[in-house]
Amino acid sequence: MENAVVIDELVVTRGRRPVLHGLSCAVPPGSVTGLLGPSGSGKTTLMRCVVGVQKIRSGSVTVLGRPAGSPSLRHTVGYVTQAPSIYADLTVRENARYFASLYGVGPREADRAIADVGLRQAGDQLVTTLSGGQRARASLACALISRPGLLVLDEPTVGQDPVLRNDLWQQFHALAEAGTTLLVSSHVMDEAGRCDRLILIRDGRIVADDTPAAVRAATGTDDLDEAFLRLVLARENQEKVSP
Ligand SMILES: Nc1ncnc2c1ncn2[C@@H]1O[C@H](COP(=O)(O)OP(=O)(O)OP(=O)(O)O)[C@@H](O)[C@H]1O
Repeated sequence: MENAVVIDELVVTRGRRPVLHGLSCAVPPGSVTGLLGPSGSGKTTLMRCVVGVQKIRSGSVTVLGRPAGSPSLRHTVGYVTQAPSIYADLTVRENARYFASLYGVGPREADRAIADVGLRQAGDQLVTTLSGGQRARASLACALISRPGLLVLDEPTVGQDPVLRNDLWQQFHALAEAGTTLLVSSHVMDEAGRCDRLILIRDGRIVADDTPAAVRAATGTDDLDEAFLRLVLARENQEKVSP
């Protein structure tokens, strides 16, 4: 099956500084791909390229067979940014129903999405009164309403308690099993093991693009944090030998 996202030799500059340096990778369909790397490594920039809101210098980003940002992808690609992008002066349910009406679906879909993210009890609460983690989940609910083919989630589990994080990861896998492709960023390596596939980046360059099992095997450790470190050190040593 064709990859859902194909990124080829992507170069991006932000504020005149190179941020992504000729990066190539792919996201297989119907799976959860983790985009992991330290803060400032370029995860958000890469996701912005995938959803088509980032100006690129060179290279290409193809999403579901079309250039990223194509108008025909608008209803097929869901994007949840780090900052919650819902209306603070509306309740959770009002937000969800508003987005449902924009997508041309009924209130039932809105209520389903609220329940899916565990916010049924908070449906009548104003967004301003929600905790940070609840706001993030309310944003996720709104992105789920249109049942997108590709869901791009920027650090969706930040600020969530361990039980909820677990629930969210279970939900990501349930969505993938139902055919959705998920690209999920995190800077917490202990989430890497929950992904079907990993794209590890550092300083705008790919460190690894493989399954967690293959990354473990290649680095000789079960600890993915340690594996990341070993891959980075191996690359630095290689650069010293052949700069
Ligand atoms: N609007 C901007 N103008 C200039 N530089 C930017 C801008 N946004 C991001 N950058 C720079 O681009 C680089 C990559 O940032 P990006 O937000 O993609 O990283 P990230 O891996 O998502 O980080 P985090 O995990 O902290 O969200 C950083 O060095 C950042 O300072």
